[in-house]
Amino acid sequence: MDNSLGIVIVSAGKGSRMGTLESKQYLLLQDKPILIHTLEVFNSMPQVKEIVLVTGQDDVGRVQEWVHEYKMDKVIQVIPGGSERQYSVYKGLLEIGTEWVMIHDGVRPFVDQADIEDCYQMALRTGAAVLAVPVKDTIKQVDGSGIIVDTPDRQSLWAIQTPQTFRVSDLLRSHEEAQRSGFVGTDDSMLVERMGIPVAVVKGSYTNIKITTPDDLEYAAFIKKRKGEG
Ligand SMILES: Nc1ccn([C@@H]2O[C@H](COP(=O)(O)OP(=O)(O)OP(=O)(O)O)[C@@H](O)[C@H]2O)c(=O)n1
Ligand SMILES: C[C@](O)(CO)[C@H](O)COP(=O)(O)O
Repeated sequence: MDNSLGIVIVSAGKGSRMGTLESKQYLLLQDKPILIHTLEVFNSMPQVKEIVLVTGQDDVGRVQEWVHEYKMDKVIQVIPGGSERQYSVYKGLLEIGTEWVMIHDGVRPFVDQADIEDCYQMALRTGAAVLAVPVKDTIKQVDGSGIIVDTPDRQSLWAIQTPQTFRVSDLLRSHEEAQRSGFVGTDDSMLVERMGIPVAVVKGSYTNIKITTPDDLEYAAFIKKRKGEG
């Protein structure tokens, strides 16, 4: 059985919600770019065979330099991404040579190695798995005029994170079908779900935040300090 694992880290976004001149994935957290913190988590895991890094068109050169400087020896390719996250993932996926793949956001640097391992093992058992946390708030569905139309049962609601783990063949098929039908989703699981492939949820950690807005930077510094790395 081939359980080899490759990682695609997508880091080609513009960070419009962060609003900084420098793209958020390259902002320094303590002493290193956020993207390097994320890379270090995966690069040091023995289960990981190779990493493909997808960056902005103009950032390939400097990211390649960081990969050497920080000795991220599992990175096999640094390639430019696409205009949507989904297209960036697909470009990365085409470079992966393993049987299994995890897709991870470059701006989720606090993912735990134990949670990554749980997600991987669940995917090996069931075929596909994503990290997630139960939502803590009551979630309302609101219509275009600002009126609440539904309150889904919170017991069934999870906030979905990355990594998301799939067989490479399943994820490729799912992306290609999405492209054919013009479907663009906000995560990879959506594409796999619409192919009728069951995706299991694995409980992760609330600290696996996606750094998105300026207040996340303050929280990120706090998490780093609490981990004893600040
Ligand atoms: N065309 C894109 C868009 C996003 N991403 C990556 O997907 C992850 C999650 O995206 P998000 O947090 O939404 O990042 P941005 O698209 O950069 O942010 P925004 O939506 O605020 O512009 C990030 O690591 C981002 O770099 C990507 O690789 N290619
Ligand atoms: C994939 C993801 O991180 C899961 O939460 C998220 O959907 C990315 O979405 P965004 O709209 O690009 O922030």
